[in-house]
Amino acid sequence: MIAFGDRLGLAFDRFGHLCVGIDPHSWLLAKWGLDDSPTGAREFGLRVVDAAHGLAGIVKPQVSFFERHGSAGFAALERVLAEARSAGLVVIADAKRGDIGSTLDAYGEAWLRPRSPLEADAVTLSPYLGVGSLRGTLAYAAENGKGVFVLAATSNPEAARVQLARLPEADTTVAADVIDQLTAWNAGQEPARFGSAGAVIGATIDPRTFGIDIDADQPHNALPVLAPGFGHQGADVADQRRIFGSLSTGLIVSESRSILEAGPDGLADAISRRSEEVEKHRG
Ligand SMILES: O=c1ccn([C@@H]2O[C@H](COP(=O)(O)O)[C@@H](O)[C@H]2O)c(=O)[nH]1
Repeated sequence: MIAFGDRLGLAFDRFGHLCVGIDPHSWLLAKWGLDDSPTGAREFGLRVVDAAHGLAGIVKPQVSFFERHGSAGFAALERVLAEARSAGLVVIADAKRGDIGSTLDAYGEAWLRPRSPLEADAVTLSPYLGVGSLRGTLAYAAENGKGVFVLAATSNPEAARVQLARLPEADTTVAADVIDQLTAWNAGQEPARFGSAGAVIGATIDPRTFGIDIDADQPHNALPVLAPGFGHQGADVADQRRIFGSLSTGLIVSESRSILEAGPDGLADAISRRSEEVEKHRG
């Protein structure tokens, strides 16, 4: 079994650091000439997978846009996940799950269990019930060659009030504490190029403001960083080094709308241009 962090490293080497979001918003479905239905969402997802194959290494289906269609939406998502994985893409299910540990274990099984109907390569998790509540799922992911991305400093402005809050017992913020706990967890695992526990850090924020260390060396089990906020939300890939510093090593540049609005016919070109742009600015 290949560790998630080594698979991620191979995807970076072959295709670069761009991650194409699969977000079938109703307005995008209309723009693509597809129905706002489970079938429309499935077709949308499959076309993104087809266009990304060979041009990008990572895709991130946004679960909510399938979930809003109910069980048929989940069936559509199952198909998109399966096709993306069999195309060799690293698939991050953006489901943002969080709960008490014993319940979260079931979410872990849903998204990360080999041969589960919703099997992905990684899933996004919320630490709002405490990073400790995620530990069982972190271990389950690592045992199965999977990854997780835990929300630390998200791209939306409303989040700062919670994520910038300071811990009473330590001179650190909630966001930096999440990163520190993930880094410590990765350090205790079998060595791989990247750890199986990654963080979500929005490209629209300044990690230093949150007390996040962007100068630390990233030797092995480096922290993978899923970074939404580029493109439509305003962050510029030209600034990736300045924003993320040494965390750029494991940076996953995630864009959805800015690529998807190219439409089905312009999609492959948009992915290819965006990927070149991302690599040009990695320095
Ligand atoms: O902090 C976060 C965490 C997740 N997201 C998700 O990423 C995409 C962003 O879409 P764009 O169209 O590129 O803005 C979307 O699925 C969000 O739910 C985020 O934006 N910020």
